[in-house]
Amino acid sequence: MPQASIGIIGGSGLYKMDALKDIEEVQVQTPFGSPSDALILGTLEGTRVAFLARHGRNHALLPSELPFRANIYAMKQLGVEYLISASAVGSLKAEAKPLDMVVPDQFIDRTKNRISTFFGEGIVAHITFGDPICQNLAAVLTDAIASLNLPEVTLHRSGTYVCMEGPAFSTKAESNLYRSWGATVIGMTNLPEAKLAREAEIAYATLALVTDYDCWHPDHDSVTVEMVIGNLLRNAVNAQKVIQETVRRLSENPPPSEAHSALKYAILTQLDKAPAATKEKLGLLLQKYF
Ligand SMILES: CSC[C@H]1O[C@H](OP(=O)(O)O)[C@H](O)[C@@H]1O
Ligand SMILES: Nc1ncnc2[nH]cnc12
Repeated sequence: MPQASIGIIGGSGLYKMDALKDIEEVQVQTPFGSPSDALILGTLEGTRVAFLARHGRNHALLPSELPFRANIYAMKQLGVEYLISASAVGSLKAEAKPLDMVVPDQFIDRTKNRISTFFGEGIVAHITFGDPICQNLAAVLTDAIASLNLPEVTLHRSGTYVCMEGPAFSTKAESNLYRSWGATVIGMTNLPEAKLAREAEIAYATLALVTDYDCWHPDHDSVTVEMVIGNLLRNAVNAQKVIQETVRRLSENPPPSEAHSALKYAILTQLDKAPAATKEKLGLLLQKYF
């Protein structure tokens, strides 16, 4: 299996990374099925990275259909230690305008139908998740964004991302409820990924690209896919610059991450007495604790 220490998951509008060199397309199989698409390994800033189009390169998977476990497990199989997610989001605050970038530090879970753990079937673990984003990785990401001085883009260094089920966008009552909770942005994908990445001991951070004001803003039309894609395509060039600069900084100075030892005190089951089949299935996550 080829290896890459940095993973990138591209969301709506970001289906490839133009700057990747020496590309290798890898069909990864995992104990949790196939990922959303082939993983694209390539060299960026002298480092091997693994890129995955979250909804597939043809955007054929709904948020509720995403094979989150296979996607994260595939990254683990490739040796990924830092995972950057680029995602389209709606803004729940006037000051976060379309084309802005938010690096969230918190999530609120409004999903209904997602499998967000690798555990079960005889092995129980409870990860610590008070700080769901790796703050050291987020700091590298925010510093990279700030260093680029991108025109028209305001950086928001923190914020709360509401993860809803979808696929329909929110009602105005829901949108205003999330605003009353103080949330900053809304999307449909990043929370299950963040949970699974933590269980897989991969540092995870989100580059949230604002595409719309959802439906709460009296002076803006309610969100449409046309609006989202239009703005995200405008953002895609900037997002790729940010990812490239982040990869450069990470390769030069990979930060420590608490995520890298997230399972140390999380596993309650005595592994020597756990079912062999589950131990084998989770082998890659558990091997250092056997
Ligand atoms: C195309 S609008 C809704 C869609 O966009 C976001 O996707 P991603 O997080 O993968 O960039 C949002 O979560 C929805 O899946
Ligand atoms: N307004 C919105 N709600 C949920 N997901 C989104 N992705 C982009 N804009 C969104």
